[in-house]
Amino acid sequence: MTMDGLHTGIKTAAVGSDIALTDLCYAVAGKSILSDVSIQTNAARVGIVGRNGSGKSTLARLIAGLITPTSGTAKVNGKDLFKNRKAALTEIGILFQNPDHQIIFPTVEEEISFGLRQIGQPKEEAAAKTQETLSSFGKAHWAEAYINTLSQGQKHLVCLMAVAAMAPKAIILDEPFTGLDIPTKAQLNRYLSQYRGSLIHITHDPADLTEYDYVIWLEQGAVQQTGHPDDVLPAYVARMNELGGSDDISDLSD
Ligand SMILES: Nc1ncnc2c1ncn2[C@@H]1O[C@H](COP(=O)(O)OP(=O)(O)OP(=O)(O)O)[C@@H](O)[C@H]1O
Repeated sequence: MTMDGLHTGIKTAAVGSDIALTDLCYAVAGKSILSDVSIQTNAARVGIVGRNGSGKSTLARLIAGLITPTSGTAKVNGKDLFKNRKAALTEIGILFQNPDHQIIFPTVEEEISFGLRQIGQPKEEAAAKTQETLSSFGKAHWAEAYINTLSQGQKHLVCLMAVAAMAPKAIILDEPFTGLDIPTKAQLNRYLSQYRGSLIHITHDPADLTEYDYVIWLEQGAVQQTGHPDDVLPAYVARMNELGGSDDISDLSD
């Protein structure tokens, strides 16, 4: 067992964060991007599905407190993370689609240590925690590796280790597996499935969410359906297949 919320082998029950979104609206320059989103869940595994541009990333950024709603409220474990950035660091970590947009340091150990320094760990403690995290993933030999020598899948794992080291109560995954080959995706999924905090996973692939507890389906900035994957995913897939037979890709927005 390790201290960073991930452990090898046996799965234990994950603890969900309490996510409370009330009448959430978000607009940019008068254009509505999300409207009247109200969701309450403490599920440990939350999926978010929806078409391109339906507002999934915006919803994730609102939950993480990276942006603030135009109206309504977004709270995680009772906290407004936009107003409380210090709490946000320990409440939620994010893995983005492109690790190159996330990684800032040249080596693996520097990248992992940085997040730990951000949450206030002294240099030596952060260095020790970095080594411990690398070892818990079986990657102690990666410490001094230069990020620019790593594959895309390996860079994703660096981001995951950096987030896991900080042991946030929840991790938001914003389509982190796009462009990865099947074994790499399966290996990253295996690490993630062992995370003992919440996962909030944005994906276009319903197969990613079959083991999840709760799914949010967004359509044009509004909630289309929420609930158990067994109920939401078949309806979502049926609708996506229906739309696949149409030609709305031709439509241009105003
Ligand atoms: N800061 C912004 N300024 C202008 N438009 C924005 C801004 N942020 C988001 N949008 C628009 O809001 C809509 C929803 O974007 P968002 O990235 O949340 O969708 P998404 O469901 O994550 O899409 P995708 O699956 O393609 O990643 C899009 O039309 C996007 O162009």
